[in-house]
Amino acid sequence: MIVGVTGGIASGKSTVARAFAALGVPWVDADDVAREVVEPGEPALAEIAARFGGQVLQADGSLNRRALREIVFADPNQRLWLESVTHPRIRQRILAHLERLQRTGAPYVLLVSPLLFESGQSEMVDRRLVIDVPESVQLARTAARDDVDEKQARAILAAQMPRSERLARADDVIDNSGSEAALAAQVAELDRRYRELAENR
Ligand SMILES: CC(C)(COP(=O)(O)OP(=O)(O)OC[C@H]1O[C@@H](n2cnc3c(N)ncnc32)[C@H](O)[C@@H]1O)[C@@H](O)C(=O)NCCC(=O)NCCS
Ligand SMILES: Nc1ncnc2c1ncn2[C@@H]1O[C@H](COP(=O)(O)OP(=O)(O)OP(=O)(O)O)[C@@H](O)[C@H]1O
Repeated sequence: MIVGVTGGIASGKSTVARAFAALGVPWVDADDVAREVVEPGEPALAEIAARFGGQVLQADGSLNRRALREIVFADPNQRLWLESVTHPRIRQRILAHLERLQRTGAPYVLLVSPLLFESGQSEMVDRRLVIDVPESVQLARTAARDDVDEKQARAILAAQMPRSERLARADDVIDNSGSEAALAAQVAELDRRYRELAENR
């Protein structure tokens, strides 16, 4: 059984994944896979460099993520182009990672992705778990963590599915507006349910 875990920027997906991992559940993180497909030597990086030039590369030839972030979240057309180059490759690698994890004998596995619904990855999973927080909490946690200013954080939020739509597509919801302890308790409860569901499949 594959559980898709999603939520907008800084909703708490990685924190949730770590809590499941502590209970023995392995996961694939789409943001990590997205990094793999633009490593030096990868065809996607060559396509990005051909379109945007040296401004999106560091001196060592690796991707300047901050520069590319500033371009794509200021212009939806550039973002759609970047997604057309990266998403098919991300999808292929996610499938390979999931197959590998499913062979480990874990009771179920997680696909953690900010764009589970937006990029069609939800078809790869059996259940959809949404990590839910109000936008104000997302903005505050993004500001506390990243080198992203508020204008850019709002642009990233605007590129993602609205909260209400995400909630409408959820099979399960974790409310992460409280403490990390409250989050861990919700994860433990869901883990019991998922083990039962996986056993009865
Ligand atoms: C634009 C890039 C270079 C910025 O890199 P950076 O290191 O600053 O951010 P990082 O990759 O860690 O992403 C941080 C968060 O931004 C949001 N985000 C990233 N890409 C997108 C997107 N295409 N649409 C909406 N939100 C996005 C997500 O919430 C993500 O968790 C990078 O996000 C990227 O290559 N994006 C395109 C690939 C993609 O869609 N990745 C999302 C997972 S499939
Ligand atoms: N319940 C909580 N209380 C306080 N801080 C939290 C809580 N949950 C997560 N955080 C913090 O909020 C930030 C975002 O959490 P996390 O990295 O897990 O989110 P994410 O959804 O994986 O983010 P992204 O996809 O944008 O990388 C982190 O700094 C994390 O420590």
